[in-house]
Amino acid sequence: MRSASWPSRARRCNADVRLLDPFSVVLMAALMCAVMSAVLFGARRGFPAEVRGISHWGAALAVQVLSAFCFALRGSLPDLLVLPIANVLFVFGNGLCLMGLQRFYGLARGWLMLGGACGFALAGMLYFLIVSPDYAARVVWMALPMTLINGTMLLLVLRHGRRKLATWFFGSLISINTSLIAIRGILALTHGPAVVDVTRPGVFQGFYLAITALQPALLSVGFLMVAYERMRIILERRSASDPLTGVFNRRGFGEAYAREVARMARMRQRSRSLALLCVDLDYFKRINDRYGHAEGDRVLVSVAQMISAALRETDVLARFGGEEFSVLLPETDLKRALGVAHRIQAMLREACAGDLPSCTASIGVAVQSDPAEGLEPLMSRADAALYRAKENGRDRIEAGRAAA
Ligand SMILES: Nc1nc2c(ncn2[C@@H]2O[C@H](COP(=O)(O)OP(=O)(O)OP(=O)(O)O)[C@@H](O)[C@H]2O)c(=O)[nH]1
Repeated sequence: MRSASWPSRARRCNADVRLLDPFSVVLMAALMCAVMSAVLFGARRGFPAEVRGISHWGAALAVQVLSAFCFALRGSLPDLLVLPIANVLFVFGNGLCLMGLQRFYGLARGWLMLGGACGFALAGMLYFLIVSPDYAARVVWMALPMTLINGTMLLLVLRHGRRKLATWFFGSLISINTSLIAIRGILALTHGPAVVDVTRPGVFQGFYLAITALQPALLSVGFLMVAYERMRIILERRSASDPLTGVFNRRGFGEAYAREVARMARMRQRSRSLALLCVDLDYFKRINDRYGHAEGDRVLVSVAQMISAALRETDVLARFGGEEFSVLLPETDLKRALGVAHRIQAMLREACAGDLPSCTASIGVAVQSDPAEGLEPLMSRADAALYRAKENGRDRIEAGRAAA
């Protein structure tokens, strides 16, 4: 007797194998979505306001739970009622994930796209249930908006995500999801319902069910990882910056100085030097006394912006508190540092001719060419020069003595 050919054996095996029971899988997926939705809503409060979109993901999962329950009602209620609602909710849930991602990356939310996708899904469902009942056509139809939504999410992550492990993980999950939806649509188109109907046994059906059940929870974990990465960066930046002006604080300045000195040490043979400017506003107390503390704050913010505008991208500006600013100028000798100091004074004069209360600045300059000197001695020399500028009448620039 001839044994059956491999394709026919595989086909029979595929037809016989039921890897998973669809009802249990849908129920498990619903439970996982419900838990993840609660986790996301709970975690949202712990994130800074700048990390947006988390509640959209929480809501998206809640909608997926509803969708799963509708699917589970198949058999108890007519398909004509259950399937359109379940499928539209499924598309809506995925669309909310996309909107969450758009918010996360600071983009406009695509309400129109979401409405269009839901309307498209509803129209197709009704048509292929009532006018021309066709399971495979429904699968193909649904694959279109779902591929569009998930494909758009993938594009957003690739375009806006930082190249970090969390982004790769999240992006990979979205691409698996997108590919699976698209493959199912293509299989429905080319092979008909036998291969894609999840109520029938089969290897692809089981595989599809398993991944589809896990995906919402996995995607939410991926999104949370990306959100935690964003929060880490925000907190790191906050801990290194002055809350009033947004420029570096002492900690951020110290770290930038350490990086620059390490770089200088590596390039020792090229005899590099760096310069430090201590910029102190003159008689600032009078501005506070005359115009009030809020106006004093506005002056400090404007001066920080003005000094930033006078600097190169590689220069570092900091405020340690009070009305004094520190400026680190990498690869700068005394002559060029004095030039920058004069530019800052000129820009301040210009700003005061505009809408800022009249104020001037005294500046102390110190240059470091020995990487071993350290920040404290350098700051003492710049401070001593600043003190001389104040002593000699203010609105002046003084250079510090060279390091011993
Ligand atoms: N508005 C505002 N004022 C501040 C801030 N930090 C410090 N000050 C004020 O800055 C003023 C500094 O006064 P002084 O140390 O006497 O210095 P000054 O009036 O600028 O005089 P000289 O530096 O000697 O020219 C004080 O009135 C502080 O209250 C701040 O964050 N905002």
